[in-house]
Order: sequence, then structure tokens, then C-alpha cells
Amino acid sequence: MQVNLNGRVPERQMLTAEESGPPKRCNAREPPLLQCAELVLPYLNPSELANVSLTSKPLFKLSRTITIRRASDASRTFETLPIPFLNTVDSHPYAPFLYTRSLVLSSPLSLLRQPWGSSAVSPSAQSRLLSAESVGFVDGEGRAMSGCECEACDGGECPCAGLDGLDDVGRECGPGCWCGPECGNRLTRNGVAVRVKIVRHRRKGWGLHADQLIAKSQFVFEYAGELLTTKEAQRRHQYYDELASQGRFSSALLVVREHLPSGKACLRLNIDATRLGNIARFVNHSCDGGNLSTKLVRSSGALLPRLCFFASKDIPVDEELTFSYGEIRKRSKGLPCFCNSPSCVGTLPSEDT
Ligand SMILES: C[S@@+](CC[C@H](N)C(=O)[O-])C[C@H]1O[C@@H](n2cnc3c(N)ncnc32)[C@H](O)[C@@H]1O
Repeated sequence: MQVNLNGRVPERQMLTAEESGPPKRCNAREPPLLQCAELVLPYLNPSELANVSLTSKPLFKLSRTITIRRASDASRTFETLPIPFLNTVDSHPYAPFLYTRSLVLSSPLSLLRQPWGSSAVSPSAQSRLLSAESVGFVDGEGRAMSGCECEACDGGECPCAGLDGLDDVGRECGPGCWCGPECGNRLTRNGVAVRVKIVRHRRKGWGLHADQLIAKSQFVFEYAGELLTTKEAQRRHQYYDELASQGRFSSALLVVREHLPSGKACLRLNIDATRLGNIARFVNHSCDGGNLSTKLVRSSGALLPRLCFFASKDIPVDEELTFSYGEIRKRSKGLPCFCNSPSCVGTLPSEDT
């Protein structure tokens, strides 16, 4: 997936094996088998959970409750509104992936476990994941170097202002600004801004749909995930292609290129939301450009911009949210496209990473 553009916090949510530390106290009044299950099962992946559920009736019941809770909120409570999975076409109750609300620097995810589906364990522990916003301009004492000094940034006077509609690059207040998190010039910093749901399609896998009317130009969400080097993106791209050729596998590796007026690419961001990301990873491609447009947003003081999605037209309730993955189709035998738009080319866009 490529994007060309012209010129609640991830650190809170993951546990490594060591960080998970000593287990919480179990309830001694419960039968021994179940004593700690409520604390352990939320950390299991779907196949582990399925195996455990086969071992006894009580564990089957508990696993089922966890599955139902997982299907009711893909965001694991990290977004303000729950984001449910809805499936009437096959038996997949939900799609497993680790949740982050923002861009994070790549990390060894195999060490990470993120609890999901239980009220007994909430995903609130500290993590070693580094937010990409920590990569910024700092002074000798490590303080963010640029930002506004406004007490309130309303009225268009703020030097950071500049996010106003559908142009390709926007600017917002950032970590070095004096204003607080409530500042009106931090439009894209509060996670998913609209009510959405994840719906299973027969041929496209999961897709994201509006669950409310979304007005044209409204900010919808950013594309969150792991920020990769180009070398690592190329390695993963090859690996994901292999998996996709073996059967049903959906990757969510997005390459964003920003261009100078001369047409030369001047910035390349590789964002992989396949294993760690937010719900933007479920946005499918449409050959007609869909109903979302993208824009890079720079926060003052942060070195790297973030890719944000806005509604490019009024979007009614239930409509699928889509955008164009790109124009280029390098591989003649690319994956089939089922966008169903009158301008459908028949294959999904593909480029060399
Ligand atoms: C970013 S993911 C989108 C979410 C994905 N459908 C899922 O189930 O996780 C990209 C993948 O979705 C599928 N996809 C996206 N748009 C599609 C389309 N128009 N037709 C067919 N498959 C599509 C392809 O498998 C693609 O590699």
C-alpha cells in the first residue's frame, strides 16, 4: 500500500514478559483451575485461547466471554468509543493485532503481550515502546525546542496553526508548546474521532464502516503502527507477499512519500500496522479514490509527521470508509480488487517497496 503526497498513548499499553511481573493475587474462593485463569487468559492469542478452552467446561465458558468482549472493542478500550467487529459472513469473531493509538518506533513484538477481553486485567501497564513523537528537536537539556507560547491557541493567532481542511500538509501544536492537551489546535491527537465499526466482507476480509454521519473535511483518524526503516519495510514486504500468496493474509504496510514541487520524493515513511496498529489498518482500497483523503500533519517540535485521514465527502452511516492505495500496478498478477466502483481496474495497486 502506498501513499504519495505533494509538497491514549502506546507507552501505556504493552507488557513484556518481565514487565508483567508477579501475578496479581488470585481469588482463593474460586475453584483452583479458575483461580488465575481470569488473569492469564486475556494475554493469550486466539489459537492459544482455543486450545485452553478445550480443556474444561469452565475454561470454555471463560474463553467464550473473552472472545465476545474482544469482538466488542478492537481498540481494547484505548479509544474513547468502542469499535466493534461485526461478522455475518463467516466464523471469524475478531481480527487479532496489538493496539496502539500513535506511531511507535519498531520493536521486537514477539516479546510483547497485550491483555484483551477481560475486565480483570486492563491494558494499562507501562511499556518500552517508544512513541515516534519522542523523536524531535530538543535543546541541551532535552526540552522540545520549538512550539508556541500561547496560553490559548484559539483565533488563528497561534504560530502553529495551519490544519484547515484538505491540503496535503497540516501543522498542529506539539510536545514543546505551552498550551495543554485541551488546545483546539491538537485536532488529530485524541485518537479516533468518529463512531466506526469493523465489518466482515466475503471477498475483502474486514473493512471499516461509518457508524455515524461523518461530515466532509472532518478528521477521522491517523494511521498508527510501527515506523520502519526502508530496509526493514522491504524485508517485511517480501515476507507478507509470500504469506499472501499462500492464502488469506492481509498486510497493512503503508509507504508514504512526500514530494517536493519538482516531483522528487523528499520524505519516506514506512508504517506497518499489520501486527501493531490502530483501526486505520482496516481501511480497504477503492479505485475511485473512496471517501477519505490523507494529509501529513506535523506537530511543532516533532521531527516526523503523522499520516491523518479526513472525510473527502459527507459519509452516511454504514458506508464503508475507503481510500486509494495508489495508482501504480507493478505486478501484472496483483491481488484482485473487489472495490466494486465503476472505475475499478480489477487488481489492487502494487509498487516495489
Ligand atoms: C490494510 S488491509 C485492509 C483490511 C483487510 N481487509 C483485513 O481484513 O484486515 C489491506 C488488505 O485488504 C485487502 N483489500 C483491501 N482493499 C481491497 C479491495 N478493494 N479488494 C480486495 N481486497 C482488498 C487486501 O488483502 C489488502 O492486502
